[in-house]
Amino acid sequence: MVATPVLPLEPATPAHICPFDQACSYLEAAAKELKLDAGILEILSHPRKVVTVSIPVRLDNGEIRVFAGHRVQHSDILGPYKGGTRYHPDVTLREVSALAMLMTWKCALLGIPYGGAKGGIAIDPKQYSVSELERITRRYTSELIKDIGPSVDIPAPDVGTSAREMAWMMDTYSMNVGHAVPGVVTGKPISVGGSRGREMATGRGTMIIVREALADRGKSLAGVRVAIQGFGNVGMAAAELLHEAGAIIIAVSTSSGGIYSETGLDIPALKAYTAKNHRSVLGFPQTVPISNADLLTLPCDVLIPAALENQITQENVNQIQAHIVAEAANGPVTLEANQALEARGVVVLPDILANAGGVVVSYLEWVQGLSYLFWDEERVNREMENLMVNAYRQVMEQSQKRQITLRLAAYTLGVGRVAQALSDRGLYP
Ligand SMILES: NC(=O)C1=CN([C@@H]2O[C@H](COP(=O)(O)OP(=O)(O)OC[C@H]3O[C@@H](n4cnc5c(N)ncnc54)[C@H](O)[C@@H]3O)[C@@H](O)[C@H]2O)C=CC1
Ligand SMILES: O=C(O)CCC(=O)C(=O)O
Repeated sequence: MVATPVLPLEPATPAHICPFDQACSYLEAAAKELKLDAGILEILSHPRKVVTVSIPVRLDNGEIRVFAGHRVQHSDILGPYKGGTRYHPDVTLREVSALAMLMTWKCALLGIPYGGAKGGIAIDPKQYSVSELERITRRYTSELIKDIGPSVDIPAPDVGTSAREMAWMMDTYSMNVGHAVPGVVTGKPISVGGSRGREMATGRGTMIIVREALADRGKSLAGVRVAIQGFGNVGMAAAELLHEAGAIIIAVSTSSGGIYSETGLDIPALKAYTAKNHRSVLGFPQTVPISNADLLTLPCDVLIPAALENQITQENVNQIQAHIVAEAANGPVTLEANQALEARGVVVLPDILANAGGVVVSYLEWVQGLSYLFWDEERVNREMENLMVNAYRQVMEQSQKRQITLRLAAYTLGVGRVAQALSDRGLYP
């Protein structure tokens, strides 16, 4: 299904797999399974608010450049809008709209009291100095000042951003309103009210979901062979925690290419190496280089795409050899590829479950901030683990009860809860 164009979306090019159209197709499948009222489906197919801003910034060389920034607020039926902020050259309004919709279902599935949003700036952050990035982030935040807030919309990190950008956003928002407002963003540094455990949270959540899926098949993480695409915040944390649990990480990659080791990578040593090597994994001793495309088709037990959308497509799906695909990234498997994997019996652990650890700990950070109480890491991890395992079990039960795929099961749970709340609150007049 393609939603009627209420949104000022740029046209989708036929060659491009449009993430927003894909997100709408998943929503429609869930609505069909749930026999949702057509009016509810129509409401949920559109973001509630779309903000696009110009970000004029003076670069270090004196030149003025204007960047395009977006914030899409899909739904606040269950609570304040919530979702990350992406800095990447391919950011478009369609992509941000799709990611905002995913956030709505993800928060509902996990049972945390948020709606869904996402933001982004079309920029390659690697091309700019730290002070340029700070000016860009501060101007973007100022432009959004009326649209965000601790009970309105709470940004967090995503691709190309981290705790550093969240601290700048928090500071800019606070300067504008005249007092410190730590709750306006999550994923902040601990020094300004961040939570212990947030940095590792998305990767930890992925590890937990993979562990549970293996346990259901009578296996443990020990000795399982894993390939991970993307070695940023999420991929690196997942690699570290899986390695700690005894899994053998045979390959990882970044945008500059990947590395392979038949006997498994020493992840702590690799982490230290990338910190000194401009985040690239290339050249790590006793490994062979591997392309991002080849990494995806390696023989392995678990494949974890942890980079960007549309990595497993109709073109490469028949070469995928993993038995489990855990979507640490948002939307890494296209609609057609997902159908092909499921038809072959490959277990696809869907993004709105497999990468929910990040927003869960964002929620715990927000709760700690609002109550002025800060927990130790063990407590944060324990609370997160409970929410993740609980959601995993609900998805499994739903899948068995309705005889549907894990993705459709996760969607029916998330969409169903939002639809129920929408109808209980009363449909828009
Ligand atoms: N940061 C978070 O807490 C959360 C992130 N996610 C999702 O996880 C994914 C990764 O996000 P982060 O790790 O935060 O981003 P990041 O910016 O920290 O890392 C991204 C990684 O992907 C690599 N990469 C970029 N393009 C690539 C390509 N074409 N092929 C292979 N690798 C490529 C980069 O080099 C980098 O290693 C995204 O889909 C994001 O939406 C989902 C939930 C929460
Ligand atoms: O931590 C958050 O609030 C959002 C994380 C995010 O952007 C995501 O789950 O895709």
